[in-house]
Amino acid sequence: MLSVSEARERILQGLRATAPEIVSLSCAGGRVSASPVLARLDNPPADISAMDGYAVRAADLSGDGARLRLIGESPAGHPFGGTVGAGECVRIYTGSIVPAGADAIVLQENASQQDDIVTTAQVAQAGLYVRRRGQDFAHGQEIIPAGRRLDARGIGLAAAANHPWVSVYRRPRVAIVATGDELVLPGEPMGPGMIANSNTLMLEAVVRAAGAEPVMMPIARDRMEDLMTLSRMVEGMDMLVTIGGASVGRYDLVQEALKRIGVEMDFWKIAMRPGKPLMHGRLGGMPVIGLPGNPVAAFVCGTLFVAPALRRLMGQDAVGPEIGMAILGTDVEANDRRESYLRARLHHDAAGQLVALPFPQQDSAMLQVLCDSQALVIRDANAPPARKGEACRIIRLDIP
Ligand SMILES: Nc1nc2c(c(=O)[nH]1)N[C@H]1C(S)=C(S)[C@@H](COP(=O)(O)OP(=O)(O)OC[C@H]3O[C@@H](n4cnc5c(N)ncnc54)[C@H](O)[C@@H]3O)O[C@H]1N2
Ligand code: MOO
Repeated sequence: MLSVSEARERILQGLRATAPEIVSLSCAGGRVSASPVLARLDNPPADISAMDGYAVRAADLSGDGARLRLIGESPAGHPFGGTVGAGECVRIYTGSIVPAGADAIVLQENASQQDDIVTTAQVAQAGLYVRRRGQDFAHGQEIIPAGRRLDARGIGLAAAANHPWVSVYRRPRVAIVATGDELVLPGEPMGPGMIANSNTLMLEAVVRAAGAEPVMMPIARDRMEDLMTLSRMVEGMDMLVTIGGASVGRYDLVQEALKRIGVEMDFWKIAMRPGKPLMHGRLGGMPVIGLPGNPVAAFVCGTLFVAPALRRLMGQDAVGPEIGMAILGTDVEANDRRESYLRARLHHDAAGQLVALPFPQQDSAMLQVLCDSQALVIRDANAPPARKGEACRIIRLDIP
């Protein structure tokens, strides 16, 4: 059976970013820049005061006290048009343009003003409290490279560089199809043997968190005719995700149905717990991922395979999942040949170390345990027993 990392490599192999589109900055959060963003101006656009006070000529100041003549003011947005000459100053505010002739700012707390005379014993180097034109970035400078995921900071930077729009890769559209005769939508009446379809909504959230666009399809029943409707669900999609029917039971028909609609299967079953019956194939170039039906397996495979593939389609190079370190809060047994992802709580011990405490129950149908976990502890295939206090690798679930 394939290892987890081999499986992810196979899923990512050859995946290319979607086509770029221009979006308003207010819609760009979580998207990936499709071309470099170049500054459309210098920032600051001129020498700007960093403080409220007086724009002065540093050479006029003296520790014995200086008397300066106030010749005007320079409120933000209304620059002072004149020039500060020897022995003169201009009232200035944070964000105002420093007038010609001035080269430093005296804080208003360090000066006193009587009519048009300002006295101060403050001394200053030229440049004190002056933000130089272009010190943040210069006109034409590349401020954001292509392939960078835009967060609040990137959006702020692009906006400061006077961009209302930005070129980003289109959100991949992902068809999500749950399969199973036992499923009803949450809130619907429950007949005998029925369960609420939790996986579709859970995967919808995983897809959205990755920045892609989930498209919710009707539940496919455990009959080949019904599953064949998958062929109509993939139109206009960038990925197909099925959930359930992946195992070996008589009604686990998804793989056969996928083959019949033309999916070229790449692999089925990997050395992983939970998530063994994971499937991957391609329909044309489109990735098709068949998730196991057990909800924890569906979530873990969503996190380890679907989300990274979506990040790649969205144009990201680093697709995760990000691996962190912690120490074990308890002894754990030797592992078998399936790499395991144990649901665990996290806390900091008295020494400030991050401790991961796996839950005693690791059944792959236990959503309560999954929801109360802050991390997955990774246990390598065939790992020997590990003791409390030993280092372990984790995937955090509690930080986006
Ligand atoms: N004889 C074997 N049995 C099983 C094996 C095996 O190797 N040999 N593998 C087990 C593993 S591991 C997993 S994981 C499951 C995967 O099964 P399927 O992908 O075929 O999923 P289903 O049988 O359809 O469902 C499993 C379980 O999950 C519930 N489920 C399914 N879909 C949803 C949904 N959308 N929302 C909520 N819950 C869902 C379903 O009712 C079942 O309880 O197979 C093992 N069996
Ligand atoms: O993937 Mo299954 O959940 O290992 O039980």
